[in-house]
Amino acid sequence: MRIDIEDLHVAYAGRTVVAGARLIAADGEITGLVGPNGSGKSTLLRTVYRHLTPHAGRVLLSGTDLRRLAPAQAARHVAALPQERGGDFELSVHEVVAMGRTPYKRAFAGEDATDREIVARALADVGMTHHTGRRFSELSGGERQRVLLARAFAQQPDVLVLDEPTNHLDIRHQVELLALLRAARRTTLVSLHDLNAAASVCDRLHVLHDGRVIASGPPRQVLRPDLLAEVFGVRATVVDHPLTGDPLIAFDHRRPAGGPVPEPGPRDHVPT
Ligand SMILES: Nc1ncnc2c1ncn2[C@@H]1O[C@H](COP(=O)(O)OP(=O)(O)OP(=O)(O)O)[C@@H](O)[C@H]1O
Repeated sequence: MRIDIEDLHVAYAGRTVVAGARLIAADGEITGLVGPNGSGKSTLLRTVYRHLTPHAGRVLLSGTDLRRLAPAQAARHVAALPQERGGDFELSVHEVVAMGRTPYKRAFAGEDATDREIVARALADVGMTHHTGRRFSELSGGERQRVLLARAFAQQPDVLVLDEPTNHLDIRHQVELLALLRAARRTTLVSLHDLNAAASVCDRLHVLHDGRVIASGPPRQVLRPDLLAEVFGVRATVVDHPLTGDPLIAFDHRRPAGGPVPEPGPRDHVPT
């Protein structure tokens, strides 16, 4: 299934923060959203998982306006890892992941063997099997995140919407999560701050700037030094990753684009 975002406008208290965004998340592809803080990534994703209603425009799921679907029906198609991951649920890890099965259950129906198997597999996928009986509220930020991702997997959606899924994760778990997304080949719409991770995992990228999609395409085409300077305000060069061949953005962490040239310091290495 695919997602078409058509001329989307979203405002908070009269202030427009997404202004005419258009993009496609193609069937089975990983579509990335990148952009500076406040550019509207989370807001756009919230309209896709129906937490927000757009002021204009539509989100289509394989041609059907998502707002026409009943909540349970929509939840069988679209699962989200939202940015708000507080939810101090007084529930066990198993119970939180089992919430992902709710759209498939009749009211008050209990968990059956299939549900248990799906929940167990989702927990195994995120490496949290050994935390099954723990209270969700006692987990670390990264552990909570992996449990909420397992809840989204347990929903067995056609489309995954993930807002900064690698936030809080150590590098090993970041790499594992991105590998999991790649292996799933599900329609995935994901926002990422780590542009190198985005370049490696996404089939297509959309760059949001001040609520507008200002560039779209394969990562190598989009993540160019001039765009990185203009949109993110950083100096960078793009090379081939020596291990994978993916685009690798080497940032200048010493000064922003257009910033003053720093004085050489004692730690500066002078090649001989
Ligand atoms: N609930 C809200 N009420 C009012 N303004 C909001 C609300 N949520 C977000 N905004 C504003 O909307 C704009 C876009 O925010 P959004 O969270 O969508 O950006 P983002 O690209 O996801 O940012 P970040 O990279 O910092 O997570 C920002 O200016 C933000 O301050």
